[in-house]
Amino acid sequence: DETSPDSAARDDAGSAGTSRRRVRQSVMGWCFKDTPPVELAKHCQRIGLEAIEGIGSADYDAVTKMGVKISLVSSHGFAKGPLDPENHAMVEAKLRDGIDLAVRYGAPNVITFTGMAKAGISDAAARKNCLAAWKRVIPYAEQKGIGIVLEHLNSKDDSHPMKGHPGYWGDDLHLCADLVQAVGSPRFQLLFDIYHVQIMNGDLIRNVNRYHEIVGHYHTAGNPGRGELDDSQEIQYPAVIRAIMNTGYDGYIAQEFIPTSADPIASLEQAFTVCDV
Ligand SMILES: O=C(O)C(=O)CO
Repeated sequence: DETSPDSAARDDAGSAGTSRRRVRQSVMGWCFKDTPPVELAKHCQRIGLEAIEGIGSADYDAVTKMGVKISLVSSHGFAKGPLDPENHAMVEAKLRDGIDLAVRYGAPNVITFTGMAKAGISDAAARKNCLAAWKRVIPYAEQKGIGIVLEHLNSKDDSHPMKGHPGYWGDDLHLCADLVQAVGSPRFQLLFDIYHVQIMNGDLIRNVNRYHEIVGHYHTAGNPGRGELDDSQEIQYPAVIRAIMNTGYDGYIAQEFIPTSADPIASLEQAFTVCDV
């Protein structure tokens, strides 16, 4: 309800920076790598995106001082994950460091991944290893009031290093949801990347409705190709975003497409408008 006292209060609360809108949008910095983070943050303010993510922590001060928020803190990356005990010390240290950064900059979540499947580690062992590492970090996340979100990725698109991740173990939405449920903490949730889910599981709105209670963050991109959210790609974003909002979701939806146009910022603005339902 756009006219509720709550939404009016939210609009007022944004006067120091980007005003808070019904759909709280963010942008992934790596997709706009030719635009320095501070410049990207200025575009966020002008367009109406509340937050930014996927930038180096060295830029967090400058960006947050402008009033643009950090929606998600990076950690260990998707290749080396907790499914392999050899990575546990690194993964747990990076998640703890990410939690500290999230506290310092007021970010709600830190990202995690399963890692790439590895010869000699069965599915059962991968599951057990992931859960062991995450369960050791979760008490710290709970104590600090920060969420950890597990990203599901597609393993099908092998055309480009960032359009798909062949070999990624957590490539099934239902498997990742099971992992989240097995960790069993409100501070451990799913990162529902609409693009990756469309490729691996599809049925987007049904899956949003099925899993919304355990989703802590959403990502976007056009499919196929991870490009703009324009009408040459197959996902009907306004309907999907409306379905997400109808679940009562109050977190961030981050634009994570790889711009193909000559004007990436115009592409960001177009994606923002499509999702600003
Ligand atoms: O491909 C993605 O969505 C990733 O976030 C990998 O970092």
